Amino acid sequence: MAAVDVNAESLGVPRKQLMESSGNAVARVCRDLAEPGGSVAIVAGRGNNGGDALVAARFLTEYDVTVHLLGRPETISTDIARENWDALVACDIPHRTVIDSTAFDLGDPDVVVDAMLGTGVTGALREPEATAARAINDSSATVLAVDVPSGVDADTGETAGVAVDADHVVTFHDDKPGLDALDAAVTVADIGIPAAAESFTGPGDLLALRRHAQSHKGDHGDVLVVGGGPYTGAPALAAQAALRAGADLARVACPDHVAREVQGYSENLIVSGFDGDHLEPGHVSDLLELAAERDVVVFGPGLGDADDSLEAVREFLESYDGTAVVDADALQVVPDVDTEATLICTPHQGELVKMGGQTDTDWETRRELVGEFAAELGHTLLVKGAYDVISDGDEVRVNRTGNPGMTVGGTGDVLAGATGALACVLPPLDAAAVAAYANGRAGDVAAGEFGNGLVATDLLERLPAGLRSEIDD
Ligand SMILES: NC(=O)C1=CN([C@@H]2O[C@H](COP(=O)(O)OP(=O)(O)OC[C@H]3O[C@@H](n4cnc5c(N)ncnc54)[C@H](O)[C@@H]3O)[C@@H](O)[C@H]2O)[C@H](O)CC1
Ligand SMILES: [K+]
Repeated sequence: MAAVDVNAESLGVPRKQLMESSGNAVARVCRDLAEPGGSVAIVAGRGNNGGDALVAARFLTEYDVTVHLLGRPETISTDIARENWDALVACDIPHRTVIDSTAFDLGDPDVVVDAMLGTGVTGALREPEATAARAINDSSATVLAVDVPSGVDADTGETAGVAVDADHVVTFHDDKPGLDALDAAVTVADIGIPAAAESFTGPGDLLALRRHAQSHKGDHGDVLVVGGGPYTGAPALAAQAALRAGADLARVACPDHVAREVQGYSENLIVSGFDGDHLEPGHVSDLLELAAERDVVVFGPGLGDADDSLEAVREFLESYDGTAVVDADALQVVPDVDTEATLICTPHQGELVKMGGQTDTDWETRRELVGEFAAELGHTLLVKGAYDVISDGDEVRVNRTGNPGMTVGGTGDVLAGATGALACVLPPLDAAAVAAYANGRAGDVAAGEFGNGLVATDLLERLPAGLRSEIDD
């Protein structure tokens, strides 16, 4: 939800507007539960769940409303909830602050609105929420929970300790799996989150990176790029892109005669040469050993399409069960290779058709076609285009960043390398969606400076900025 909220904000639908819609939805459901003039006790927490109910208090003018804020106003944890508290006080809506659980007195209301905690709950309810939850459960009031009954995990339905036993729940935007097992009546309220906030990539998708960075310090991935042969720049671009997208290490396995050239592109790369002038089946066992200690393999940049090179890719994938990004000529091997590997394929539309997929000029049709083909392949697809279409066969995402200047050679190698780095820390679909988003943003910045004269290396040093989200979650 945090990612969707941030995407909605970047599309011009700010969180405070979503909160206003949530509060309005709470008021609408509350009106079904009490006669006008009835008494409504709103028990509000210090987060946005509480914020929703502080908005609802402004709507319920035909009721005898009292708001109980659990904690001092200065401990309200978000600005939009605090602003709604300040508005409620300025409007002289009856309210009190519960400093500790002994001061909690619910009264004898017809309806209690449980807005202590929603999707932000962590662990068992602390005080005064726990005492308040027991008082709510002991009351004879009809209980309406906001988004999720406080203490219930929205995803699993589990409760770590005491939880509010709600008669009704009004949840926002989409049903929450954790609500299915409850015997409460659930209303799913549309709060005006645009479908675009979920279907298009946006800054919200970058939050997953931040969450990962905190969890695994220093473990940001070791990427092996297997490529080179007819072309030497491609593997170097992909490997440098992996570093720029946050990988700790980037290695290139390429034919001996290009190893020096590839190393020449950047001393940041670790280059392992193999004999001959292109990849052959005889190299596969060494490659499997090299790949075994890596997090992700990026296959294809500059590999060329010699039959024995493609045979080598096929044999590698038949034995490899890790994660691999497959790009360029190696893509044609994927449709009929039997592999345990988790693949992220990054075709442009011509390569997609060569793989047996279909494309269309209309991006919404492409969404369907790519989703179906990804499901058929059993792998994640990132189909490049004016709108990139990304799918793992279940979900489909669309990326709108990027520009025509990026048709210059090499940008696909940069994207493949960035995807490889992100696949070290994110699930395949997210890795591909974030890579497409960041690569396109880097290309947009480069186009701002070089127009259609931008070249692939311009993307490299602009990738880190493409991965930074200005909007906080
Ligand atoms: N897109 C949407 O669906 C929108 C949902 N809205 C509402 O926002 C809440 C989530 O708000 P958030 O601030 O992230 O978290 P909570 O308010 O649920 O709780 C955080 C709050 O609670 C304290 N806390 C956490 N765990 C405990 C505990 N075990 N005991 C006591 N206190 C706890 C924590 O310190 C914070 O102060 C969502 O549910 C919706 O209701 C948005 O309003 C609009 C968009
Ligand atoms: K709640």
